Amino acid sequence: MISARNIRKQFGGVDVLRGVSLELGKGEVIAVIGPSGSGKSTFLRCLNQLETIDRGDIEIEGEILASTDSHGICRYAPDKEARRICRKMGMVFQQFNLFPHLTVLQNIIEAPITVKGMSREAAVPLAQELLRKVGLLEKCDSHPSRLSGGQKQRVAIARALAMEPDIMLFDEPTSALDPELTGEVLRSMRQLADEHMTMLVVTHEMAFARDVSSRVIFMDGGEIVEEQPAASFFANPLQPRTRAFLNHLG
Ligand SMILES: Nc1ncnc2c1ncn2[C@@H]1O[C@H](COP(=O)(O)OP(=O)(O)OP(=O)(O)O)[C@@H](O)[C@H]1O
Repeated sequence: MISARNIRKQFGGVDVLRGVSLELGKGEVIAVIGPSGSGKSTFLRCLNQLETIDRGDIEIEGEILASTDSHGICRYAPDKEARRICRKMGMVFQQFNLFPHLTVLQNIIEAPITVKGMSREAAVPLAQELLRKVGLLEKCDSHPSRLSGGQKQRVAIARALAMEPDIMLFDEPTSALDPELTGEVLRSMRQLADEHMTMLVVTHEMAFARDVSSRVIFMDGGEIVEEQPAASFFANPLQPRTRAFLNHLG
């Protein structure tokens, strides 16, 4: 579960997040859509402290990552504690971020062994199981350079899952892919959703938002403009800005 309240963030004096609040329940899949520059990625990155917030409160699985007092001072949990809390979330990036010098298997077992202290004997079968799940077990000894973009992203998903997160954050996972490769990544994500993984997905894939997510959030200008169950969001957007955005997409 994620509870984010009134998140504010500036870059160079410019308001990028203007009081964003979101509740993500267990097993829920929320899609975050919106125009370029609306703050979607920044919001996601604030949730796992890849960016720090200026104000607001963030709770992950009931634990306080950041909170703001009545004087407007925002404080984070101590470093070690914050890292432990953030490990409850796995993240998949637009650009895959695989280690190029490691094989697929090594990419996946690296964090469980070095960060979680898992034994190699436990990490390898877990990695193999996750690779089977994303349909890439036969690639375990390949280096990322030998994979297509879609395969790299499926490895990145397996790598995030290897840390056994409670929540998965996806930051435009198919934006760097050729259209013919997005389907295989979306299928892996849909499979995760079917298994009731809690997911927050920043995406430009409207079909995914409509068909897989339980709720859709539309962000514009650093704020949440509209939030509805997926079915009603696309059938009946209430806000003119949402309608304009969807019309623009065609
Ligand atoms: N590290 C940074 N330093 C300065 N400005 C930043 C930084 N990261 C993001 N921004 C700015 O914050 C604003 C929001 O960016 P963000 O990437 O969150 O938008 P977005 O909605 O995810 O856009 P896109 O769909 O294009 O990825 C943009 O104006 C961007 O230039």
